[in-house]
Amino acid sequence: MTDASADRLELRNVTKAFPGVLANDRVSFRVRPGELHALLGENGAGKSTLVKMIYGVQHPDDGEIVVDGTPVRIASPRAARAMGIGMVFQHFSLFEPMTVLENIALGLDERLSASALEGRIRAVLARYGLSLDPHRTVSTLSVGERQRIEIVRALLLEPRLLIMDEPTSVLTPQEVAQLFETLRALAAGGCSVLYISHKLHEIRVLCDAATIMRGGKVVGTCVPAQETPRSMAEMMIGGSLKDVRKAAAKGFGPEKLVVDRLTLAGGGDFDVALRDVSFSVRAGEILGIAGVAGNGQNELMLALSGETPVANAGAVRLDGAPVGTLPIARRRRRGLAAVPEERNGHAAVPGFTLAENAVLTARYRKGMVRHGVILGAVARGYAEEVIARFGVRATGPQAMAGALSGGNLQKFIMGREVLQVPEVLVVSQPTWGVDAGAAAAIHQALVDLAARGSAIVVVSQDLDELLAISDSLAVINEGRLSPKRSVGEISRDEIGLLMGGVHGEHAGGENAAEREAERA
Ligand SMILES: Nc1ncnc2c1ncn2[C@@H]1O[C@H](COP(=O)(O)OP(=O)(O)OP(=O)(O)O)[C@@H](O)[C@H]1O
Repeated sequence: MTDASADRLELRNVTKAFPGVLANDRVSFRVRPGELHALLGENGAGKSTLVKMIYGVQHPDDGEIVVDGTPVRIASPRAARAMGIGMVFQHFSLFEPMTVLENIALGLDERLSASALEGRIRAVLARYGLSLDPHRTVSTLSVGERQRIEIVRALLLEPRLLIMDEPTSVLTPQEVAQLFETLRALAAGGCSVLYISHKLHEIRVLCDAATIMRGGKVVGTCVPAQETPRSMAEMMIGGSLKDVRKAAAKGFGPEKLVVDRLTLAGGGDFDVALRDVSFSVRAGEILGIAGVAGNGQNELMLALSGETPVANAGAVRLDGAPVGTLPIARRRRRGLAAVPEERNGHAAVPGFTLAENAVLTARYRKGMVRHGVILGAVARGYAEEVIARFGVRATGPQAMAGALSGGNLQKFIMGREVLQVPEVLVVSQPTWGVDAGAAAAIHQALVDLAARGSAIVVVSQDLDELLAISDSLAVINEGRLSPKRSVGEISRDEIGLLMGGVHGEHAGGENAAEREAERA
């Protein structure tokens, strides 16, 4: 029996410990039916652990979870779904070669014929105004469409509580708007949403209520509409948020990184190739590359880092030397460090310790190898330094990367590269999943690194981030890069137009002049 007047969810003193960490310490709060409820907190505050217990992935050591007025034991995700609790994870579990329909069928608890399932999927899509073709193969879909599969999978259960863990970090602004419409429609129908995000401006417009956690405890609640992103960030960190300090205007040094007419053919039907991308970054300069995800950023990152070397060596030049055909390790030895967007498997190996992850990219610059042998003590020492200087919450250099909270792993990866003081640093989404306090610290570290003479390229979807730290900006759209402009000279509106692919007179700049010259 459900009690109609009850809260949809109530947590009573829920506690959960991992070796060496009290991840949730007597957590109590309530979520009303139809409420969009944000769970806020610094990296490692215990948010993911808490929602994993509500979804039956983990189990409390102590305390009570009450659903619709009834205390429950949630043995497994299947049991959670049977109680009307759905969850959309940050990382999708989809099989790329299979269709949308096949993927949804795999995750379903009940047996349904393909046609019955398709009918149910189409009904959900129509009800929430979502577009998704059940017969498309997953490998051809954008990130936003993939997330929609997970959402549809959860909605088919007609959930009464939907949990979302950082759902917008990989979405384009249009996809975010679409997601919010879906969530509002769900809430209007009585479904409660428990929403984890570090994007505080989004929380402000979406959520009715928020619970704030720090160090595993609930430290406050608020009504997001009555707060500012800054005030919420300050509640989370329990102190004041630091602004990025930039040194007084400085001249830049010589060109460190030059990309010269880099053109890449697209791999598949939907891959965006790079078309004639040219730019340069000088010592001391931070170049921000803005753009809606999926416009060639990944291809550019792979070509710059060396993860996919290019055919023309001269298309990427480091301190004047052609490096386009060199693989990652050889570019690193010449001083080019890169942080790819994908943490797991690309930037870090979850099953390795932090010390081992330090060896992966820092072994030469930090002297961790002698006569072909890895010096374990040096690696541990460096991992310890990264942990201390970047405020990584971890039990030590022997902690497994996979045991860190998402934001703490990101802090470790950024610290590992920045503290090597590379000649050139290329990073994608430097504050992905990182809380506001840590994001400010990462921004400051990048600005300080540039002040020491490194050349930095930052690829990000977050325009505020780029405007806060960059000296110059360029916009990538459909594989083309706009001419680079000084940050003081370009308006948000212009950037927005360039992101949408509008290349007017204004946006022409040097490249337009060059194209004219070529034509002549
Ligand atoms: N499987 C695990 N083994 C050991 N420690 C863990 C495990 N999962 C989480 N922890 C620890 O529990 C604490 C809380 O982590 P949790 O992932 O819940 O934080 P979070 O608030 O979701 O952080 P983020 O915003 O970075 O995702 C962290 O100190 C983390 O290292």
